[in-house]
Amino acid sequence: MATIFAQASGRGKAGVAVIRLSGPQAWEAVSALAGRLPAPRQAGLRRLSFAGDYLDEALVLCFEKGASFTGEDCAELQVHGATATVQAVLQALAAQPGLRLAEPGEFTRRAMENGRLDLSQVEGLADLIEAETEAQRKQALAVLSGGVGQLVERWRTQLIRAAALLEAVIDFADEEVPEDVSPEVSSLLAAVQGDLAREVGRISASERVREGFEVAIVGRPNAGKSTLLNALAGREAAITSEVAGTTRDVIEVRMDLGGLAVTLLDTAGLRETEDKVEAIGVERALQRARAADLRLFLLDGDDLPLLVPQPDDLVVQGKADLAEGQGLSVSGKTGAGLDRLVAELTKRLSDRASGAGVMTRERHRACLQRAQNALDAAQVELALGQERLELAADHLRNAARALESLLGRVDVEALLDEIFSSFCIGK
Ligand SMILES: Nc1nc2c(c(=O)[nH]1)N(C=O)[C@@H](CNc1ccc(C(=O)N[C@@H](CCC(=O)O)C(=O)O)cc1)CN2
Ligand SMILES: Nc1nc2c(ncn2[C@@H]2O[C@H](COP(=O)(O)OP(=O)(O)OP(=O)(O)O)[C@@H](O)[C@H]2O)c(=O)[nH]1
Repeated sequence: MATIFAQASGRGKAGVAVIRLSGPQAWEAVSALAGRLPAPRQAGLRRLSFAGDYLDEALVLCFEKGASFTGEDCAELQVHGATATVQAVLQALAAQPGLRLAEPGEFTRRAMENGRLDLSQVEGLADLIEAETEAQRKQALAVLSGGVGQLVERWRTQLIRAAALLEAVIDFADEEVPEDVSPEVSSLLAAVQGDLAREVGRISASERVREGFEVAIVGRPNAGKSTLLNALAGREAAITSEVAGTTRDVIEVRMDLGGLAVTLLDTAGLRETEDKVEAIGVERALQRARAADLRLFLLDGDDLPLLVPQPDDLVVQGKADLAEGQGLSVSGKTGAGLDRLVAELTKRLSDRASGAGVMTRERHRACLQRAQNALDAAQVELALGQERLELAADHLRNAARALESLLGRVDVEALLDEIFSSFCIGK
């Protein structure tokens, strides 16, 4: 097993940078630069030098095999965060025999191979590193902490109990008339089925938290959509003008609304138009607005644009500085009503986000649905009577396997390549 190394901290100038090593020669390689090593898990200040060249004064930290992030012998060099310092130390490490630069996600891959993290935790770690808002951070941490594994363990225990009841009857079927275990097995399965349905129901909210909610501002030309977007974003992201039909392409702004990641969309004003380019803009606006999680209708007068609000959409009177509006009204120009609008928007999105759980992506949905299908099939066999119990037991095994694949215990190689390649180097 090669010993790998990489900068674990972010690229670019910084106060301190962390370079980590993992593998059988991690300690030896650090010792070649730093001399005597501090006791494991204790930081020691050392002069690093290589080939007679003084590289830096650094903190050195060693972790023993079996008690490290990767499970291998690990070491860290906490050096001054100059790009030149990091380069010099990386080059000195690359010159050591048996050492090579880590690939993206390779430390985490080793952690998983050594049983330190399961696949869902690896996904949680990837999400945590990407997290930009409080809700993303909390959700990712719950997954990294093993939330998926806890659920799977509970379900697995129940399925094993159900399988054991079936096996007992299957094995003794010829000797005596066995008692009918079907009702008990069926109710065990029903409990798991209830849990699975609940978790599947949470995925879309978790996905929204993870990827961000899309909120589209829609309205007639000149309603003040771009001005409102800029006011919400706190910067001039979109061009505004008194010319109706100014915005053509969809403009996206990432925001943090009360801890939720939100992509705000400014769209072309909706109207019938002869202008070819504007018409394309209107078509795009309609498409993106329909696909968004929520539409913010900005009215200039009474008439709705070419789109019907959904029950959860926000309908707001614009240019509040010019006219008295009923209900919510806002002025992007003066900022009047902006706080109330943000509060209302945040409330609606938070309501949806509150349904989130630890199942956070399409892969989880697919595994859960396979388990659901298998359990549905098992229930059908149970209902068909004693001679079908063996088939029911088969379906139970399939359900258990589907659940275990949430943790990456089965056929994951292709998946792993995809997941780890999305990591940054040093993780
Ligand atoms: N400097 C530094 N900070 C860091 C990390 C790191 O690798 N280095 N982490 C890395 O991403 C995170 C902390 N995560 C870690 C997870 C496990 C172990 C570890 O050594 N686990 C051993 C021992 C556990 C114990 O002593 O309680 C184990 O699980 O056996 C270390 C860090 C965040 N901060
Ligand atoms: N009085 C007042 N004028 C506003 C307000 N918001 C925007 N305007 C003006 O209305 C005109 C159109 O504003 P925009 O923000 O470009 O409107 P839009 O809805 O993005 O327009 P399109 O891109 O054509 O769809 C500009 O002259 C703005 O200065 C407001 O709250 N109050």
